[in-house]
Amino acid sequence: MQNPITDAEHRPAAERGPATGPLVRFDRVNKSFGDLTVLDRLSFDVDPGERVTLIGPSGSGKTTILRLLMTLEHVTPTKDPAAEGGVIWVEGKPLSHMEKGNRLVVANERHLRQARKKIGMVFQSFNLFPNMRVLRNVTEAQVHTLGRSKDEAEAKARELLDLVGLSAKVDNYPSQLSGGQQQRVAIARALAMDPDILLLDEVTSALDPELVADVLGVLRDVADTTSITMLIVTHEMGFARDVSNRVMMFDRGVIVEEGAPDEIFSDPREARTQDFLRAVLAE
Ligand SMILES: Nc1ncnc2c1ncn2[C@@H]1O[C@H](COP(=O)(O)OP(=O)(O)OP(=O)(O)O)[C@@H](O)[C@H]1O
Repeated sequence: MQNPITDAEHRPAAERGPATGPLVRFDRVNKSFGDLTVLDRLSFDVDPGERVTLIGPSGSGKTTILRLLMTLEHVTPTKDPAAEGGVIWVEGKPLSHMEKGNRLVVANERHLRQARKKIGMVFQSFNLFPNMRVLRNVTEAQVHTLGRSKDEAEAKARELLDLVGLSAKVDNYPSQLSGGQQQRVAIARALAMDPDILLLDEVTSALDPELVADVLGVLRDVADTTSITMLIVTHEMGFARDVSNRVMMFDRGVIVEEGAPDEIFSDPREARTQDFLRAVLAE
């Protein structure tokens, strides 16, 4: 495997990156909003097929990590012109690079579109198109973004709506569905794009408690029956324990500790993790 960090010395940033290797690499990434430092030289890799859960107190930067991957946000250049890194890689390609004089250059729109196509995201708020029936909510982006035929997109949508238990609702509008059903449509919509990576951001936190289990059940099925890579932000620790193979505990934009779910949930080493888990479990 090429080493993107040492390669950085020798080749233009846009050409750097491992040909094979991690699906996602955060290499010493900074993110600030004004004076607020949200991510502080953050580095981690996610390999293909991994299920990684991000936990940590409110404001620790978890959603920001997902939004950076979706290119809804961009990294913040470091103030030190000699500092290296500060780059997010998706499948070995950087989403941005630094030019001399500390100027951040975001990858061109075609490249970002390619990167976004590899990633599906399900949000806390379901974000369905209210004026489209369920079936069309799941076919629309397949046709417009992936260029699939209407028939092909519909076949895929029906298959996925069946998987999430909503075959009977294809002709309904989102407003005619419960929150849990809407979220299951959103999951089907994300999967319809055949993403390599699925980002889940507190997908059950807007739901009434009795609807949470259905949505988590669907996601458990997805985890069991596919090899899709997942980055999960959740307060549902039972779900995190069952589904993920790595848990990263964040606080103030750095990883406090990480490990297998059993290690982190049963035997956390760091006081900040212990305090966080105690608080979440008491909720
Ligand atoms: N667009 C923005 N402008 C200004 N500040 C922002 C913006 N987005 C996020 N922040 C701030 O960045 C910090 C990290 O936010 P983020 O949503 O990543 O945290 P989080 O760990 O996901 O928290 P939570 O568990 O509450 O969702 C917070 O203090 C938040 O207020």
